[in-house]
Amino acid sequence: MKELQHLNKYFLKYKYRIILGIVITIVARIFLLFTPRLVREIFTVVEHWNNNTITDISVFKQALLENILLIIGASIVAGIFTFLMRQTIINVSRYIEFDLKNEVYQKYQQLSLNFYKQNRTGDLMNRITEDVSRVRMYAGPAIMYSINTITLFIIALIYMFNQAPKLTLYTVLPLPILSVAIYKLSKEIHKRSTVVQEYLSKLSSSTQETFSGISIVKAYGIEPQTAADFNSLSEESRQKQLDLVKVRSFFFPMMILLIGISNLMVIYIGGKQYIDGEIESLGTIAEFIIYVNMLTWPVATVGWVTSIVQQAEASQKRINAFLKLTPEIANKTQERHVIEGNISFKNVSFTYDDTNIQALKGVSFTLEKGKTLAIIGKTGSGKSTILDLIGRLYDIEGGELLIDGKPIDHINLTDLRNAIGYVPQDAFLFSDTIKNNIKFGKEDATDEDVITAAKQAQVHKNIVKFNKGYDTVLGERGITLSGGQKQRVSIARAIVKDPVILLLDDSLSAVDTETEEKILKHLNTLSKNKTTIIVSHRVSSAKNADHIIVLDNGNIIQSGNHSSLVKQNGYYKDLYLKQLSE
Ligand SMILES: Nc1ncnc2c1ncn2[C@@H]1O[C@H](COP(=O)(O)OP(=O)(O)OP(=O)(O)O)[C@@H](O)[C@H]1O
Repeated sequence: MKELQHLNKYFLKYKYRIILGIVITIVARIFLLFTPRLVREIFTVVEHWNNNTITDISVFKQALLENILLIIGASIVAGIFTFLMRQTIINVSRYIEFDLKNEVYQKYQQLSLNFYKQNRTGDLMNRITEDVSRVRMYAGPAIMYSINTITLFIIALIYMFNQAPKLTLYTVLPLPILSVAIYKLSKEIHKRSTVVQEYLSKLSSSTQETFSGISIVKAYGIEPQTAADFNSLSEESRQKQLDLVKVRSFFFPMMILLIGISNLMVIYIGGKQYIDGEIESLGTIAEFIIYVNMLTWPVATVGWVTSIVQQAEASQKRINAFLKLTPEIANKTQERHVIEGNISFKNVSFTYDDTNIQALKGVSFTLEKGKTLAIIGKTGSGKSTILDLIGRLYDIEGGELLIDGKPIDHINLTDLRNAIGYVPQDAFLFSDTIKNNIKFGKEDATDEDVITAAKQAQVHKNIVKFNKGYDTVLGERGITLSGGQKQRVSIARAIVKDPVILLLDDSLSAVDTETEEKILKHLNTLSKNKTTIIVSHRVSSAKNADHIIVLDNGNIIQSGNHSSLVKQNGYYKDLYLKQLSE
């Protein structure tokens, strides 16, 4: 229960609803427990009629009618309160589920990229869905059934002991056996359903992957192979489902068996006691049979609840493991900063933790606000890493990275990120309209702003050709757009933000040189007062930059501007001549 203490703050938050729920549960049980006693009353009235203690038929009828009406009344009240019981306690569990999901989600958002590399997406999804659902079962049903069982048991036992103590002992004897049996069964069911869940997620992730890569699957004609893989996986999944169904099928027969045994004991022991004159009325036997049936389900839930609590504890442990993590990239200052856009790298080095690859080895350059830097270099030379460090997606390992003369980690992280417009290498678009994808850069952008940005990114003409124009909904990862269109929508998203620092990571690679030229021309005007960094493999993207650096294996091997670099022998000149001839 140590891990579940995390939920105490939520219980405190909803304490009034919970207290109300407990009171309602108790009231519901009290009314429910009127029935057995009223049934006994009816039996007694009938017995009195039989042995002529009551002789007047109207008195007899009156007594029967009163008891029947009381049973109906008590059942209606119990029903209403049972409805309210679920409406309060189960609702609280839904509120807690909602809060916990948000808490985990907020945490995910704070954690750095390294965290995402170390944990599989499926695992992250599972903790926020499956695990939170299991914890909800503890926060709602487990608590509700526990209060239910305790109330019902205490009140019923008091009534039963008052009525027939010996019979009570015999009646409740099989109940703990039922509880233990249900506990064991619930554990087995849980074990098997976890396996079923694993298979279901394997099935869905494999299907998802196949459909995402459907063009490759079709192009290589490997449909039979993927179908066979799917078939064998679903075959295994089916077997696991059947294993689960088998244990589940035991649940109700076992309940019925144990209820039957308890009923028989009541009838046998109660009957003997009646014959021996130890109990006065047959009504007591009828009353006890109703008690047994009423108590069986709550007793069974003791086992079930125990297993729910154990599962919730395990799930909360997994959730807590993430909640306890401190983000590697922390905002160290609450002081607000107006970023001007001066960037300075002084002997910066950086190694990726997971691969141990040293991506930057003492890189130094200075970029004044409003100026443009182009970074050229072979693939894997560290170009994107420089941009990631400016966005503080990672912290540098050695040297100094200064923004407006201040170490980057002394700058308010929100202000830094708000000042940056980043166009990544792999243009990621959300499954939303084109307009919203562009507005993502600036929530309060007007339609006009969106159109202007799209025009500057040379994608407006393409967008208006779609039937729904800017309201065209993009599929998963924007599949309805071509690579170049996606890149340009992504550029429009950065333009609309009107950032102080604009970072373009090879974001013109999929557009033709003519369109590239147009976009760069617009960017030139737009970036007059913006600090711009353009990462590219093309000299055409770099040639107008104020400063150009050439990276190789994490080192700057050349720097200058276009005219000085084409005069030097080296990578830049070779690339220039090669691309010129192309
Ligand atoms: N997230 C990462 N985790 C681990 N290693 C990484 C990661 N990103 C890049 N690397 C490694 O760091 C080195 C530099 O990568 P980087 O992406 O900065 O190169 P790049 O010059 O931008 O390459 P490209 O032109 O192909 O985009 C490469 O060897 C790469 O394998």
